Amino acid sequence: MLRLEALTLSYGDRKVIKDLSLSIEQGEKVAIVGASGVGKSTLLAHIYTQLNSQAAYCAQSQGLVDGLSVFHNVYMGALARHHFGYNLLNLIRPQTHRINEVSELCSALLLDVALNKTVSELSGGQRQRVALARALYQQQSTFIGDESFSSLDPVMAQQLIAQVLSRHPTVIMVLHDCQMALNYFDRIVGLQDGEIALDAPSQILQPEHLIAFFDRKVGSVSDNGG
Ligand SMILES: Nc1ncnc2c1ncn2[C@@H]1O[C@H](COP(=O)(O)OP(=O)(O)OP(=O)(O)O)[C@@H](O)[C@H]1O
Repeated sequence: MLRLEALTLSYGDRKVIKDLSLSIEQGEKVAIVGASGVGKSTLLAHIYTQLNSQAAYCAQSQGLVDGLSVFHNVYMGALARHHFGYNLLNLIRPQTHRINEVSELCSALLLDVALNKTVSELSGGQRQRVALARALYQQQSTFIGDESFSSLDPVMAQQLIAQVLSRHPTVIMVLHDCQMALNYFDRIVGLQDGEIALDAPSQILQPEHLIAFFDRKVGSVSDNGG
């Protein structure tokens, strides 16, 4: 499904991803781990450009439209699935079954807010769940997520990850929680200095194998990079 061969990604002269090769098959659940600044988001954004029309992407930046309601932001996930006129109708005067779909999705993500509330009024964790709902509402076979649960408490994060995994055959996700990566994902890819330093089935890994991918200090890559 995805083949990256000797991939190098740079910002200006600075190489962030270096000569990286990675294959991911349909049906895999892959956690990408690594210290802050190591290149996870850069890699994930590139993976999304490769899979584009087959994948839903929940980026770290969220990309919510602050002045619009929860419903409108979530409905945007469906824009590519419907005709322009149908979308316009639903954005102006939403159909009851679309409201029900969005409402059920928000409930499944434990997002208990009025659908007509503007997202600028929401907390960080609520905004994160709106962004997640919008990605799930794309109803793609592959989910690409970049720290989608970073501002949520661990119990809620586990429930949300279960929702993501049950709705997508293939999941590629950056995670900052070692135990969650081991418990929920089949395969762990660990990045260090823009290269793959670990690529193994989670069933053969213990938390101590992952310490290096969660403990390094911010800025360690920039000391070595490009
Ligand atoms: N638009 C950009 N222009 C220049 N440098 C960038 C840009 N985006 C990221 N970088 C740099 O590239 C490196 C990798 O960034 P990236 O966001 O991919 O790391 P990350 O592993 O996802 O980090 P974090 O876990 O903190 O989100 C960092 O040193 C970052 O400062």
